[in-house]
Amino acid sequence: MTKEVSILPIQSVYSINNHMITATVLHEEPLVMKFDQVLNDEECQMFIDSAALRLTKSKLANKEESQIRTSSGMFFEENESPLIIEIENRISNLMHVPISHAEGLQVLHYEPGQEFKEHYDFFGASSPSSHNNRISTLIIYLNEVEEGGETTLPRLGITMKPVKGSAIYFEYFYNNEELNELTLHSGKPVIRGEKWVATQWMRKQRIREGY
Ligand SMILES: O=C(O)CCC(=O)C(=O)O
Ligand SMILES: [Fe+2]
Repeated sequence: MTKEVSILPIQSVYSINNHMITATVLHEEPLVMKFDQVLNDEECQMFIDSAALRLTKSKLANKEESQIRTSSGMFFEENESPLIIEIENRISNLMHVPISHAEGLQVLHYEPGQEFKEHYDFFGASSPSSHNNRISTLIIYLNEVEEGGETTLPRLGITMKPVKGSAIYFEYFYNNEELNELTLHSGKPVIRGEKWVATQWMRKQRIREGY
C-alpha cells in the first residue's frame, strides 16, 4: 500500500510563538500523536471555570441524555475572549489547519459512570455536514482523573490516560476510508473523580466567517 500524506508534519517538538509542545507518535497511518503541555495549569483552570457555569444551565435545559455520550458539554463562541483567541491560534498552528476551518472549542465534563461510547468524529455520508466534513481532532485533558476516563482507539490498541494539559491528536482525511475508520474511539467511563476535556474539531473547508 502506498503511503498517504498526513496533515501534520511529524516532529518531536512543535514551537508555536515561543510555546514548546513535545510530541510522541502513537501510530503513523492513521496518524495519532500525544502532545505534552498544550495548555498550562492556569489555562486549564480557566477553561474549567468558564465552562462550569454554562454546563449547569445546559444540564437543566437538556435532561434527555444521549445514548452515546453521557457527559455534559458546551461550546465556546469563536473568538470569545482574548485567552480563547490565543489558545485557538495555538491549536490551529499545532494542527496545521487554518483557524477559519476550526469549529468552536467544546468542553465536556464527565462524572463517575459517565462516558463517550465508541464513535467516529467525522460525519457519515448521509449527514448534511459531510460536504464539509471534519478532518482531525485534538482532545486536551484539563484535569487529572483519579481513575478511569481513558481515551481509547480500540482498532489501534491505543489507550491514553488523561494528564492535565496534555492532548491526544488523530486525523482521518485519508483517501483510503479504511484508514479513517481506524480512528474509532471512546472516552471510557470515569470511575473515580471527574474528567474535563476541551475538544477541537477541524473541517476540510472554511466554516468561520471573517478570517
Ligand atoms: O473524552 C474523551 O476521551 C473522548 C472525547 C471525544 O471523543 C470527542 O470529544 O470527540
Ligand atoms: Fe470523539
